[in-house]
Amino acid sequence: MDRQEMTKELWGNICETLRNTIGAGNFANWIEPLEFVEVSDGVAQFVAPTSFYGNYVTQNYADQILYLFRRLDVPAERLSFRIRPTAAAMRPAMSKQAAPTAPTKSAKTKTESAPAARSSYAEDGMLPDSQLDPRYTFDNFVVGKPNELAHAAARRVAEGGPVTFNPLFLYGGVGLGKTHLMHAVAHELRRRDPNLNVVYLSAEQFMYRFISALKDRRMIDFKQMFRSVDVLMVDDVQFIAGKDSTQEEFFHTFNALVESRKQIIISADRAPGEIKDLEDRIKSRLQCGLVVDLHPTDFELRMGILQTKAEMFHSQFPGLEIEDGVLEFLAHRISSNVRVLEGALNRLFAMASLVGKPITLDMTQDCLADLLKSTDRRVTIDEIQRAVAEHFNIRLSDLVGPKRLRAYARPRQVAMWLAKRLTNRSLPEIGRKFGGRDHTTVMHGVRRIDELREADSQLSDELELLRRTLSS
Ligand SMILES: Nc1ncnc2c1ncn2[C@@H]1O[C@H](COP(=O)(O)OP(=O)(O)OP(=O)(O)O)[C@@H](O)[C@H]1O
Repeated sequence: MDRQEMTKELWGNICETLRNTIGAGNFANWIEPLEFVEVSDGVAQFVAPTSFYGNYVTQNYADQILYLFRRLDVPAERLSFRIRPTAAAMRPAMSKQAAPTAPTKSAKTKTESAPAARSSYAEDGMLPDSQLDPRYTFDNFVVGKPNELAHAAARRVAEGGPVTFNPLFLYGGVGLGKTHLMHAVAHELRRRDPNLNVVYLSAEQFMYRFISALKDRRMIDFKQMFRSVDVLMVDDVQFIAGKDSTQEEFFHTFNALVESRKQIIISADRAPGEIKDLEDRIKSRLQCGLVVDLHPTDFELRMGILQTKAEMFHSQFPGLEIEDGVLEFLAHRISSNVRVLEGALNRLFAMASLVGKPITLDMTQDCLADLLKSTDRRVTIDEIQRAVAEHFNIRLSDLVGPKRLRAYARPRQVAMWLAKRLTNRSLPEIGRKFGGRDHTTVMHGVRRIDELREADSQLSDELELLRRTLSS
């Protein structure tokens, strides 16, 4: 085998694995256009269509590629890219038919979809093909109070037709569904009119494209490309804050599109006025249309999302049972964001299918111990006292007061036991919160409950119920 054949085989091997790990769509978009040259002095050398490819692959796939070389005993420490000379320095404006859409966020590639027809710009790396996540549709979006306005606005834009509010500005905390809604709008618009040029990209990608266009002296292409879109969606716009020349270019693109009545959808992690280091003129432009926020999820929405996702899992793993109460438990305990909630459910189903057992509450607590620990809430003694008084139907003043009647003494001991278990207060501190009792009284109460719960399963259930209510 000569050197050229060996090189080809080596890269062929790596490509096979890469295609499986990064998915066919990403592979076709980013790896296939590269030409592998050789590894020399620890540097794996490639020829790429544009510098943008080189930057993107370095950022997103370098670790995997280098690992695969090393696994084949080829010591590679870094990647380097030479740019393939292009025949045409400038291209004609992109036709609508061939218009590519929506690359996914570089930082959080979600799933791949098959690449569509490419334009000359796409081939040159100006705007890679659509990788809209096929799961992010309106059908899969669960609507509840916290997101109903954002959902309604997105639906309205997805109907197409004359632009009524421009831009639509969606904002909210991490993992609350901004990207999902934007992809859903893009899917719907394309379903209604496949020729519509819908472009979705993250603000970070906008910046990379802008920088490589500057470097490659292709600003005319860049401007033409962005001004020829019908709908532009820019995700996580807070990213361009403080990046002056990118902001400037974004501002011009934005104005040109608004002037020609093209729809723009922007997302950010906070309201336009609250994005630091964003020019005032951009802030005010962003506020010109409709600004809607996605509020943190509430219990009902989390339950809705969990039920929808659990049904999807059920269709994939029909044999898997999920015990009553597990979804409620998750919806109570994981309130940070939907991505974490989804991750928890994925983990549970993966574990259950591995061991071939139903998903029980015990399994959930074991399997998600790390996650649940980090979401553990700090409970206060006041909250404990209120919950216990309510549970035993006695007055708060009787719970902490001096009366020694059994009807008060037992709930008091229960509350002390919970205070010891759920807070990190010392026994004297707990005593003080119970009408200034001595720490030995608290210790006695805690011990008494420990003894009783061994023998009394009803009490044990009551304690568990109270513990769960207080931790949620
Ligand atoms: N209402 C919902 N119904 C169904 N799935 C949802 C909902 N909200 C969020 N998700 C899911 O949660 C995950 C995170 O959502 P998404 O990526 O859209 O959040 P984001 O607001 O863009 O977050 P980031 O701030 O990180 O960009 C996705 O898998 C999405 O499908």
